[in-house]
Parts: sequence; C-alpha cells; structure tokens
Amino acid sequence: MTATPNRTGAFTPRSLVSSLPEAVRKLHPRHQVRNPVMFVVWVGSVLVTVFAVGEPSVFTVAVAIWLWLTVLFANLAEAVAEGRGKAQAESLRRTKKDTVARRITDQGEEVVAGTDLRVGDLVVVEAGEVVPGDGDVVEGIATLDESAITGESAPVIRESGGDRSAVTGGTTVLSDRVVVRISTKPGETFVDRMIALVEGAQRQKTPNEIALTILLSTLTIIFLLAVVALQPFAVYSGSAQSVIVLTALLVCLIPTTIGALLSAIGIAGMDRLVQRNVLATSGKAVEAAGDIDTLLLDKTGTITWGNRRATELVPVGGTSMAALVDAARLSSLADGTPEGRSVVELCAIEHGRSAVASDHEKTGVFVPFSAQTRMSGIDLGDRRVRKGAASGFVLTDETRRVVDGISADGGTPLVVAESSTVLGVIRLSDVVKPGMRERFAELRSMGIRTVMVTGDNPLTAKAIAAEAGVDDFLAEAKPEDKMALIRREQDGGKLVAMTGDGTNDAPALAQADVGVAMNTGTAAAKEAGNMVDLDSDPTKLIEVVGIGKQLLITRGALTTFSVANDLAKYFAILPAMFAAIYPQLDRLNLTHLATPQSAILSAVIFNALVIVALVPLALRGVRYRPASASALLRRNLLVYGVGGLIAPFLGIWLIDLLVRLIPGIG
Ligand SMILES: Nc1ncnc2c1ncn2[C@@H]1O[C@H](COP(=O)(O)OP(=O)(O)OP(=O)(O)O)[C@@H](O)[C@H]1O
Ligand SMILES: [K+]
Ligand SMILES: [Mg+2]
Repeated sequence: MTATPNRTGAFTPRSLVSSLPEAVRKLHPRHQVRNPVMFVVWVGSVLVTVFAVGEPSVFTVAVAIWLWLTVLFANLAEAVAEGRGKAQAESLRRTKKDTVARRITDQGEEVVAGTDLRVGDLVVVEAGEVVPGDGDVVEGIATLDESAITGESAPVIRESGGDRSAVTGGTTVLSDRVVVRISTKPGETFVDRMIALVEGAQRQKTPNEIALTILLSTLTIIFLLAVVALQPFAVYSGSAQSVIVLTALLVCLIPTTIGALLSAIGIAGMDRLVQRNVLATSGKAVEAAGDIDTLLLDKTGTITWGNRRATELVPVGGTSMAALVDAARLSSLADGTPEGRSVVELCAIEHGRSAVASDHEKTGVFVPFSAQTRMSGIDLGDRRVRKGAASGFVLTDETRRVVDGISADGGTPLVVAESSTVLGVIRLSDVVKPGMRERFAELRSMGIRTVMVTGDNPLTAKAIAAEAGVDDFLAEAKPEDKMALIRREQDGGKLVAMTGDGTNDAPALAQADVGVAMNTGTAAAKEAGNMVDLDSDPTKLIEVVGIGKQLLITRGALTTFSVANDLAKYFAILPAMFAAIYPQLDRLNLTHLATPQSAILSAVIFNALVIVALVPLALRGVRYRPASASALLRRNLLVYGVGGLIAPFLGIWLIDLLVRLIPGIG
C-alpha cells in the first residue's frame, strides 16, 4: 500500500560497484553456459585473448579487454538485480532470531525453543512477545506489529474465527493475548520461504524466457554462419579478415543487449512485486499477470470496505420492534462474524439490549454461518431463530418489497425468522471504496474484463456493480461457483486472475492463472495461490497486473531495441571494414569512421556500453501507461525499434572520435 522503509527501491549507480565481485564470480563457464548468447561472447573473449597473447598489438589487446567487459557487464546486470533481493533476505534473516514459545500442555504451560514446535501445537502469545511460528489464532484477539515482514509499522488486528486469523512467526504481539495453533514446521515457515524467494534461489526460467532464449540462440547461429561465410568472400577480394575482427563482428551482430539483460528483467519484475509487498512463487505467475483477460473480485472487502454493519431493523407482518430486536439479537449472540457482532451492537446501542448472553441463552445450540446455507442462528429450548439471505426463506409481498428496497440501495438484507414466521429484515450497509470506478476504467482500457463475485443476492450485486463500475457480476455465488466461472473463462482461452483468503477459495485460487492469497488468509489459501499479498489488500491485484504488463513490455521493448541495434551495427561497421578494397562502399560509410580497426573497436565498445546504459531501464522497467496491447506494441516498435536503429550510428561515431586518437588504431 504505502512505501515501505526496508525495501530497496530505486537503482543506484553505487550498486554497480558493489555488485562487481559477484559479477566477476559469474565469469565461471558453469554460469555462462546457461545463457547461450553470452556464452558465445565468452568463448569469443577466450579466443581473442589467446590471439592477443600470441601476437600482442594495441588493437588485439583493446578488443580482448572490451569483449571481457561485455561479458562482465552482462554479469553485472544480473548481479545488481539479484543484489536487491539479497539485501532484503538479510533483513528478513534478522527477524528469524531465536524465539521461545509458551506451549500449552495438559498440565498447563511449558517453555520450549521455537525450533522445537510441531504442527498442531498450541502456544500462548502475549503483548510484547514474538510469535514463535506460523499459525492461526484459535482464541482471542490482539494487535500485532508485522513490520518485520511487511515493512508497514501500523498495527494490525488478528482474531480467531474469521478471515483475519493467520499470524506469521517473527512478528510481535503489541496488545492482548492470543492462543495460536502452529501450522508449519520450523524451517518451512513463511519467512524461510520468503528468504529463498527473494534470494532467487528457486528462480527458474519461465516458458516465455525459454522461448525467447531459443529465438535469440537461433539468431546467434544465423549470424555465426553469416560471419563465417564472409571470410571466403573477403579472401576472394584480397582482404582476408583476422579471427579477431571476425569475432568482434560476430559479437556486435548477435543480440547481446537483450541476452545480457534478460535475466535481470525477470528478477527485477519479481522484485517490483516484493517492493509492493507481494510475493510470487514463480516468475511464470508474474508473466501471466501481464496477460490477464479476466479479473475476478470479491464484493465484500474488495470492492466495498467490508466492514458490513447492521444499520436498521425493519419489522414486517405486524411484528413489534421489540420482538424483532429480540430475535435478531438472539440469532447473533454467538455469531462471531463481523455482521453478527454488528447486529448485537445495534440491538445494544439503539434498543438497550445486553450485548452478552445470559446463562440461559448460553445453553442454546448455535448454528454458525456458512457460505453454503447463507444463514446463521440458534436453537434455544423450543425456539428456532434464524437470520440469513432472503433466498433461504418464503417471503410475503410486503417482506419482498422491504428486501428489494434494501438491495436496490446496495445494502444486504438479512431476513430474521422464528420457526417459519418471518419477523423482519436487518439492513447491512457497506460502502464502495473510493476510486474503484477509475481503477476499473483503467483495467478496461488495458482490455481486462472485471467480474464481481458475491454471495449476496442479485439485486444488491447489481446495485454495487453499477456503483463501482465493474463489467459484470455473479451473484449468489458459492465457492464452487467461483471455480466453475474460472474454468469457463479458461476454456474460452482466457487467462484469469483472482484474489481470495478463505479455505473455501483455495480450489479457485489454485485453478486461476494468477491466484493472489491474502497474508491474513488461511494456510490452505496461501498454499493454493501463486502469490501472497503481505498487506492483504485485495485491490493489489490491479497493481500486480500492472507489474506483469510492465515486465512483458520491458522485455519486448529491449528485445526490439537489441535486434534493431544489431542490424544497424551491421551497416555501420561493414562499409568501414571494406572501404579500402571497395572505395564505392565509402559512400555508405555514413559516419566516416577513421579506419577499419577503429570502426571495429568502436562498435565493440559501443556494444558493451549499451548493456550498462540499459541496466537502469531493465531494472526500473519501461514507463508504462494503461493502454491496449496493440497501442503499446505500436508505440514500442516506434520508440525502441527506430531508437535502436539510430543509436549505433551516433554512438559508434562518437566513440570513434576518441578511439582514433589511440596510437596504432587511428
Ligand atoms: N453472519 C451471517 N449470518 C447470516 N447470514 C449471513 C451472515 N453473513 C452473511 N450472510 C448472508 O450470506 C450471504 C453470503 O455471504 P458470503 O460471505 O458468502 O458472501 P458475501 O460476503 O456477500 O460476498 P463476498 O463473496 O463478496 O464476500 C450474504 O450476502 C448475506 O445475505
Ligand atoms: K550485439
Ligand atoms: Mg463474505
């Protein structure tokens, strides 16, 4: 949500220097073979070095040095990108200090090391203590400082029973006392996984990256053949080229720019998510986010604030207000949902009824709310009191009118009934978050369809959908309906994203191409999704889509630039190389490079410097405004394609002005 203090955001030139040792370490061939384009440069560097040692000249030594620098700069790009994650992993490790846990036993409490906890253990955590492991609050409510994980210093509330029950090891309880059931083994906690993730230990090439690598390798082979084929032609015309010149030419022509920056772009994309407190378990998910066609959003808590509160009681069928208040309160006394608690509060504040159950009331059998029945209530003696969605009751015309009236306003009607007699209706009010309409308009301009999914009735859903400006809605949705909707969209060839927090959401989160689980959500939801939002902000999905798009666009733009660049280099260098034999070619030698040697060396230097120059862009991502994919493509081809064609002529010409001053070259 807000900028977080412990996140290393912007690229600084200093990081180029501090990443140098790592870049040197990456010169090892074991690392280089993973990147075919750069491996060719590496082999070329070795070759030229051997020749330079055998027959040292200013030219050969200079070319050898700059070829090694090319490889080093590529390593540097990757090392800088990784360095940011390492800094973060370091700060996370600090939160993993040795904790002690107060484990509950049959005899009472015992103090054990946090590392000795087992899944299912119950531990007590009180104000001032550190949560010893990941788990769910099973008793009590407390405020916690989660800044160790999220970087966000504002306290958060965690409580038993609801969608805000998950706590993370390493965070601190600020007030009150909770009992936590441990849900993960020591060593496999969320922080452990997070460290592995930001360090890139698990990073694998995504399918898109693999496809691009194959394309780049193919280009490399084509250029290799083209350069080799040049030699007979050169020999025939009496100007056989040296291995050094041919190698230099090859390096200039193969797509080194994108080859060098590809992995940094991917790492930086993950990193941009981390900076926004989203952890992706795979780079594939980040890419999928950039291609999303359909976005599923919950109504309550995502589009609306989610603190849905009872605001009014409407008796029907001649029922007295007192009788309705009595039944509404009774049905909610043991209902721990925010909705249930707000009903009890309304009865207490506006109707003077006690907010706690009497001893007699405590003997009732509570019927908890479930998303399946959409109902909750109590059986007390021979009284059967229920409240819930209107669809679960038989309504008179009068009640139907009240229910529809509340729904049409965007409120949620809860019908209250005793035995089979409807007594009245509770109005639950919720407010659409500000700025939603603009966000959905933004998504629409990117070509993304938004669908609001809610358990609420169609009328309420329609009213809220219209107010918020979503494209479509699905009402009276049970959890399995979400999954069915996702399947339907996917069968139509669409990529689908959704957010969720409940165990109920887990199947749908797993089915979605991008499933963002809330950090407060249940362990099942977090396992099922491929991203976790530490801020538990369901609208974060919109930013995630933006980051995914930016990743794809950055990669596309730099690929375009790289290939255009290589083509331009061909026309910048060749005329200079052959000008001596074919004077007519000199007319093509637009930039009037001094000598063939200075032309070659300038091109190699330019080729290497372009990599460093583009590191900030690769890490930051190209600037991105919401627009349709085709508009973005057009703009990118124009800016990066044309820019890529012009840059080498300018750059090589400028470098040549300096290089020609070197004795033995100019
Ligand atoms: N505590 C409760 N007791 C009885 N009925 C409830 C309670 N809470 C919600 N309901 C009813 O059940 C319906 C479905 O609730 P559910 O939580 O499945 O979806 P929702 O919160 O309306 O939508 P969303 O999927 O956006 O969270 C609600 O619209 C409401 O009519
Ligand atoms: K190149
Ligand atoms: Mg709900």
